[in-house]
Amino acid sequence: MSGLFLTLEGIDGAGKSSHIDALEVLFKASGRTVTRTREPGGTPLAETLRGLILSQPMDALTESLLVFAARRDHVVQVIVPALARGDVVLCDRFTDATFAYQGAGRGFDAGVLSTLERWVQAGQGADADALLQPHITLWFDLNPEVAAERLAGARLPDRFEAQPVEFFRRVAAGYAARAADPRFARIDADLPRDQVWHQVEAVLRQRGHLA
Ligand SMILES: Nc1ncnc2c1ncn2[C@@H]1O[C@H](COP(=O)(O)OP(=O)(O)O)[C@@H](O)[C@H]1O
Ligand SMILES: Cc1cn([C@H]2C[C@H](O)[C@@H](COP(=O)(O)OP(=O)(O)O)O2)c(=O)[nH]c1=O
Repeated sequence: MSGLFLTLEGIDGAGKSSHIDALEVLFKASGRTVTRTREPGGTPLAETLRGLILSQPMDALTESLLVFAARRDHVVQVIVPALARGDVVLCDRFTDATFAYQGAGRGFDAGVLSTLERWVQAGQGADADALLQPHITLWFDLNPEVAAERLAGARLPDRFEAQPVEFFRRVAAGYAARAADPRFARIDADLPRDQVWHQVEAVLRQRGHLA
């Protein structure tokens, strides 16, 4: 069985994390082995970098280099081996977040991000031209004002969550610009949890990712 690389994306507070447990249960019930992971993070080195990225002030190039450094370790150590075993890889954020947060949010050069993406996600040997990309990206689309209301009081904000709503408007626009890619599945996240989940399950069945 071939591996499935599924990512979850959206602005902070859109409701991604609320559905990861249920996704794991769903895929396991269909007989799949699940590797559940996140970015930045997913390996000891990448989790160390995550702690720095989420807490230390830095310029946008430093931030971009650190998220891609963390990603490289994660891709090599976890994602590629898991896909080779045939696992379902459930990954909370991947490179779309870099284009949305560092690119659209922070205004960093998308051309440089694309170059880093090619270095970090390039295949090996004969597959060198094939970039590792998710098979499906569940994009939780939510108005930034609603997301901010949901987050208020829910948890202590990290360096990104502490940004003003204008930052998240730019990040949301960055996601919307990438959503033309057919691997994106838009989930209307401005609905009660059970209806959000219903959309997630429906899109996985429609696209043939669930038996
Ligand atoms: N559909 C929903 N309606 C209302 N509140 C929600 C919904 N989904 C999640 N929440 C709440 O919103 C907050 C952010 O959700 P979370 O899943 O942590 O978002 P993310 O992982 O995208 O940052 C949490 O307090 C969560 O309980
Ligand atoms: C993967 C990635 C995340 N981020 C940011 C988005 C989030 O604000 C933060 C951590 O993501 P996330 O794991 O969604 O945070 P939480 O566990 O608090 O819900 O990192 C980037 O800025 N660039 C990236 O490439």
